[in-house]
Amino acid sequence: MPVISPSRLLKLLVVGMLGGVLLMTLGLLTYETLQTHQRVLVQQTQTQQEQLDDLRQQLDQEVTGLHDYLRYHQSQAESLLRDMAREQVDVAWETAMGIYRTAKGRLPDARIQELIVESLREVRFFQGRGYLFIDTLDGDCILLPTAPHLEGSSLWDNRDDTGFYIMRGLVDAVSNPQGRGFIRYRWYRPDQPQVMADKLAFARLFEPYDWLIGTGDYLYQIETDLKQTALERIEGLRLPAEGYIAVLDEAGRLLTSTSSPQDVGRLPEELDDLDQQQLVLSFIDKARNGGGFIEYNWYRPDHEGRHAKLARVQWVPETGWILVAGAYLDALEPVSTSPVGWWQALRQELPRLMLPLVVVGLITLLVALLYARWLGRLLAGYQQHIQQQQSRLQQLAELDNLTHLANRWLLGQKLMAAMDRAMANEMRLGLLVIDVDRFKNINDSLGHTLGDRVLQILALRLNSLLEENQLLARMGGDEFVLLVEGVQDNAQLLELAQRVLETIHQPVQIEYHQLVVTASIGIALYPDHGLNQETLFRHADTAMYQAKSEGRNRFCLYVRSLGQRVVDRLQLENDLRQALRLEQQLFLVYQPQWDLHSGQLIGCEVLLRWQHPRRGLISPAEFIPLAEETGLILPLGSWVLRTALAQARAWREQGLPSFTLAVNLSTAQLTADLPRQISALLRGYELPASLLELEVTETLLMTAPEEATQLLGELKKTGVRIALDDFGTGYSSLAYLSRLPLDVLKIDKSFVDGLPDRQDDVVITRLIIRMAAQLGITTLAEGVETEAQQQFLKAAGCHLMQGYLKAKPLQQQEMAALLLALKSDLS
Ligand SMILES: Nc1nc2c(ncn2[C@@H]2O[C@@H]3COP(=O)(O)O[C@H]4[C@@H](O)[C@H](n5cnc6c(=O)[nH]c(N)nc65)O[C@@H]4COP(=O)(O)O[C@H]3[C@H]2O)c(=O)[nH]1
Repeated sequence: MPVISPSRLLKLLVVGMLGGVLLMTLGLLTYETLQTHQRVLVQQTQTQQEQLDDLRQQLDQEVTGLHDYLRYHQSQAESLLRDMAREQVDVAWETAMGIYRTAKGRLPDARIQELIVESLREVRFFQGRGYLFIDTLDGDCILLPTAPHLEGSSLWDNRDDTGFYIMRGLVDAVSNPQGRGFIRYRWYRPDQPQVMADKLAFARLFEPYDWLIGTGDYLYQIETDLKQTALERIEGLRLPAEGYIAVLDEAGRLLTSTSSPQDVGRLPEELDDLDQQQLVLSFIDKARNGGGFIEYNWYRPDHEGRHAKLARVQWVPETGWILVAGAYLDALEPVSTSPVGWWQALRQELPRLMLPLVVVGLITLLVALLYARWLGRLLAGYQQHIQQQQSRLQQLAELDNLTHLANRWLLGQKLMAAMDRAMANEMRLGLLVIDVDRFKNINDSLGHTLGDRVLQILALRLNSLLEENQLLARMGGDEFVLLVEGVQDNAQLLELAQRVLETIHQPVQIEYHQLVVTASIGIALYPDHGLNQETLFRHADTAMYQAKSEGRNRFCLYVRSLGQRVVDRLQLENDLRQALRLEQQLFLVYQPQWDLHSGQLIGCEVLLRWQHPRRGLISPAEFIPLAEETGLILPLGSWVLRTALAQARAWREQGLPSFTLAVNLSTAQLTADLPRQISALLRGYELPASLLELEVTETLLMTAPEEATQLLGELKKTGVRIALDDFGTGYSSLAYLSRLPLDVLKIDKSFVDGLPDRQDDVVITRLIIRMAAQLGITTLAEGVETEAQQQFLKAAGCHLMQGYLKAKPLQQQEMAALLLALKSDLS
């Protein structure tokens, strides 16, 4: 996965959020667009439906209007005829009267009558059908333009096919005070001379000559006229959606059609197109069944194929007509379904949409920006945290956690670079491996926490010594390494090593403990002692072990022969392990201890011996420090205790006199569990605790005085005696002794050696003896080799002694023999 920098991540986030806002806005817009589209579609459907409804309504209205119109005109046919007939007759009467009044007195009546008749003869109306007739009140025909041959003859007895006397009816019609009136009768149809039809006539009395002037017309003809007028009006009608009105008669003959004028006058069966025949028949059927709407597909002028049509069909019983009002549905005003249509709708919607969109967009933008800012801060904090962690990790990787000195890894890096520089500049560099002496004791007695504090204090001290081109590192545990660049000569390094020793040797005050710590230093030089790190370190270590084996608290410069010593040391360690396992090479010797004043044997010091298979007898001074460094001292010390007590038990069982066994304890053996172990061993061998004396060295008191005091107190409680060995060689204050539960204070051989001649030793020995006496502690002088020493010690008040003067360390048989001799002496 690619690693993105926080700033880039932040940018991506902001861009992402802005993109999100944009997407959301676009989403809203798209949603609204779709909604609008949907609305537009619904609206269009509604509009189409409304248009259809409108069309239906219009067709309905049109047909209904026509229907009403036709019914009205049909109902008005007779009165219309009456009005027209009366009007024509009145005009003719006026004309006749005008002629009469004009000609009266100037022309004879016969001439006047002739003028009147001739003036009216040619009058025509009712589309040429109408004419005027004149009859006398006696029934004689004066004027009959359609049958002039009947003029002068009497029509008094003329009857229609119903038996009605027509002339008499006319005379009756004018025989009223108004001198005018209508009559109805039937007469031969002009188009069908054998068939009579209803006629309506109006006559008016023309008094000057007792004439009646009249006219009349067939009702059917006026109706036909009216129908014709209606048809003409219908032809002129224009309906929406390329609509038309067609009129069919009862038989289905097309009377008028704006869409199919060529078919006017044809009966259904005379139509060319079968579909058209069917259609006409369906119109007829619909009309006869109460009328209504019919939807069908039909040819549309100037268009390809058939198109949906809607027709309203209505039967008009008064005329016997079928009215058909139809229109093309797709000729309705088009309702837009194109994208442009909804885009326009959307554009109308947009202003309404914009405000919420802008508001939502701005709010989201604001939230996104605030969020990004918050995230930015979070990232910055996170980055800082990461940096801290990184520097912490780097510290962990490069620095020692406890002392904050360079660690092993960093030292390796620095050493490598320093070696390169040294090689380039033909310089030397020094490596000082500094190992704290007996640090394990400090840890064991003070605990690890205080042990760590000691290391921290030492690190601080050593660090303060550093000069330019020097690096101090902790290799772990109690080992430090000092890297020194630009070494001119060995003396420079040896001086530095001495300063280090002195610095470390300064008392360490931790809480209420005052410790004196020492270290051993091994020194190796580049390129003299090694050309690579490993060799250099190995040789510095060898030198350091050499310093340790030489008694610690010293430094040692590597020399090639040291290498062999290290090998020897390793070999010795292995041999010691083997010896411990086999338990055959190890044995104890016993050096008697005497009362200086009574000369009695009071006990013996148990001393360990190692009979090495190749190297012969090895001194404990040589292998005990090795055992302490390797931890073998614990099993070894335990073996010594067990063997010594077993021996004491054996002597006891042999009936030899009881005396004290003084067993040396290394500081490492002085654990909190030791009192319990001692008690268990004494119990195990059924020996009194007073028989055992434990010799501890001053080192124990130096490293952890409080703990030592406490532990010695615990040991004392078990009943054993405590002796302080090598007193005077260390740094224990005399005052401190008073706090220790000591039974015996052993004056070191180094003081005894100078007695009685060396003044220093004389003073110190006397001081020790006096002070111990004041504290009630028995003094024992060790390494007494001469009579003079013995005498001096005795005179100085020392209680006990051991040394070659009286006896060297003895084998157990020798010791037993000595005891036996003593026993017989006593007895
Ligand atoms: N020149 C001379 N030497 C005398 C004379 N009298 C005694 N010595 C020697 O002085 C040492 C006395 O023992 P140390 O001070 O406890 O010193 C002991 C003791 O600290 C340690 N050591 C011996 N055995 C043990 C043991 O079992 N456990 C422990 N922890 N240390 C032991 O090894 C040290 C050396 O022991 P050793 O070699 O046995 O050496 C012994 C002894 O043989 C004398 O008059 N002249």
